[in-house]
Amino acid sequence: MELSYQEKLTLIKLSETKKVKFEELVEKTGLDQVAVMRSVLGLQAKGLAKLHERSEKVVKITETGKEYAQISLPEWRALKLLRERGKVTLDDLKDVLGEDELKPIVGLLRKEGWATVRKEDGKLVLEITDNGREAGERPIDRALKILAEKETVSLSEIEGLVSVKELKRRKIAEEDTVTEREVEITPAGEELVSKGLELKREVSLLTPELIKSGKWKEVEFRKFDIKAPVKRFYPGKKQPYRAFLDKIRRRLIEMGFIEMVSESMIETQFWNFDALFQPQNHPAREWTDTYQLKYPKSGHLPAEELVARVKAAHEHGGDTGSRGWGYVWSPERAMLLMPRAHGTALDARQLAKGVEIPGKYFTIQRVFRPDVLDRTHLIEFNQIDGFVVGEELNFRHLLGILKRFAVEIAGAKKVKFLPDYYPFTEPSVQMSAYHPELGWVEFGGAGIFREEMTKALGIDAPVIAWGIGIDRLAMFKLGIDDIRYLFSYDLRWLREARLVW
Ligand SMILES: N[C@@H](Cc1ccccc1)C(=O)O
Repeated sequence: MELSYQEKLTLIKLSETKKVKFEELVEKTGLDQVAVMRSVLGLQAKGLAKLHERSEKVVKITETGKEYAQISLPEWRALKLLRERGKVTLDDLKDVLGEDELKPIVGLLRKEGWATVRKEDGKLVLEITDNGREAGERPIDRALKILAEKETVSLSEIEGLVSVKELKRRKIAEEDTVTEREVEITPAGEELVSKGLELKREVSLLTPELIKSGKWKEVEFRKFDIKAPVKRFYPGKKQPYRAFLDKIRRRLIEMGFIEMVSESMIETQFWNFDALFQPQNHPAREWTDTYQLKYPKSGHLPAEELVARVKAAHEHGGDTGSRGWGYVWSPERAMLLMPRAHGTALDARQLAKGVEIPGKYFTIQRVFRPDVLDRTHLIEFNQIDGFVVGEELNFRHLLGILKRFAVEIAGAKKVKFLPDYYPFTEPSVQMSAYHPELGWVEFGGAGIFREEMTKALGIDAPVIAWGIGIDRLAMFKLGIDDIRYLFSYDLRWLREARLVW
């Protein structure tokens, strides 16, 4: 039979007394309570010891009770004064009683028959009685003495003197249950001890010292039962969705992408739409598809020269050979502020700032669009946007990159592209990835930025770009079927959500 060091020690100590109170056993072994309890349970499982538990109702003295034991109960303090003076007013009693002791004192003295009460000149006057003069120790005084001495007393002992209800009412004591534990050695346990147990200290922690000194060869290692049930432990961890986004960010950086960051979720229409060659009368620009900021309503436009080029592109195509949209472009309209509706706005900002050619950029953005909330729709969600710029890039590169993306990031097995339309790309595609459980999932759009857009922003090389909604993917990865859970503070979910990747 395999016994741990602690079990052996406990058993040996136990064999000295046969049956012993648990607390005493703890003292004898010199181990801590938890360790002894674990050993006792281990020994019990092996049939070497038996744990007897008995719970008992007890009465415990309170802090107030302790104070009374020192300065005596209020009725005794009052009686002492009465014995000295024969007659006192309620005011006189203030010297010996606390504020909250004053109110019940009249009732108490009367109940004991220690004083009579009457009104004199509108004042309550107490006068001592014969009973009061002769009064001696009552059962309650006796109970208080016992309680003060032992602190915890069995219910039966106290109830012989006074009701617990009375003690509770007077805040002298409280009821409680204590579990009395006794440990007994079994005949099998005794036999094992009589055969002799070798007590060798066990090591539960392998330290660098043990390794360096070579001592690890001599010591005995404590064995752990790795299958034993343990208490669930919930360490602090990143919000699951946040963790998911961070992993994607890491992946992209590993793939050589430069991250584009923004301090604000608020954008001017200029960057959200105009710089992307989205005409100001485009239907997706109406309030049904994006939000608007109420206050402040407008922000600032960037450098005049850039604004002029964007205006020219919209109105007549600028110097691209395109005819543009053919309307009068309004700077006021472009200044309007809105919560960013797509991450592509940051592409425009980056292109205008200047980019490395060739270069790869990405951003993970919270974006906002009006919708009806349900288990698959949110009004705010996250997109990964990105673009690759390079002299030689063409549509085939775009499809290749997107495919790699879907496989690497989404873990998709199959990818499908369908023709689509965006005002800022030509050609444009919509991509779907096949998921074994979700089927075909639409991930987002992509395309080659139109020259009307890139030229106005000062870029002369082809730029291939994409925007992917990642919430649905996150749902799948996190094993949830309600998108709202991505932002839920349901503690159970936050604790148990599976980690992705
Ligand atoms: N911004 C587009 C996606 C997209 C990005 C870049 C190029 C083409 C399309 C959307 O939100 O749907």
